[in-house]
Amino acid sequence: MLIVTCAIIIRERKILICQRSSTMNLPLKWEFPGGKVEPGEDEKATIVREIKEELHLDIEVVKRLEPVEHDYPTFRIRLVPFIANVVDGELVLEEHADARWVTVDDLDQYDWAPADVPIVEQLKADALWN
Ligand SMILES: Nc1nc2c([nH]c(=O)n2[C@@H]2O[C@H](COP(=O)(O)OP(=O)(O)OP(=O)(O)O)[C@@H](O)[C@H]2O)c(=O)[nH]1
Repeated sequence: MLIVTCAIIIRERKILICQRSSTMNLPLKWEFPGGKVEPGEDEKATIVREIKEELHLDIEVVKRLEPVEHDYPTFRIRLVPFIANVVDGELVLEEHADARWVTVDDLDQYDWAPADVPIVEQLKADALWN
């Protein structure tokens, strides 16, 4: 099972969503940015490291949400979401095709990576990010 962290980064009541590039796995799907936990690495350390590497943002984790498990045709993933705030940095896209700050009501308009769909539903239902 692949353990992947992702960040729901909130600023002024908007959430940062990112579009995978055409050369990545799941090309052009929208996701919450993040990446794989390395051997021996703490999940919180992973998400802070990945967001710095991919987006040049320094984040602080506010809360860990319930992980979601999903079976892709060739692998199984456990996606671990963290609510986070930006503490420093200017957004630079190192890997993604696009990134947008959107309201929770806008989340439905995007073509999400399948594993992220339950997280989107959770955000819409619970307003956990308030
Ligand atoms: N980062 C991220 N990956 C996701 C999400 N949803 C989802 O299914 N994935 C899948 O999780 C896997 C790992 O993501 P990734 O490719 O961003 O991880 P990484 O940066 O550590 O990988 P790399 O360094 O090998 O490129 C990919 O297969 C990706 O398609 C998500 O919301 N965020």
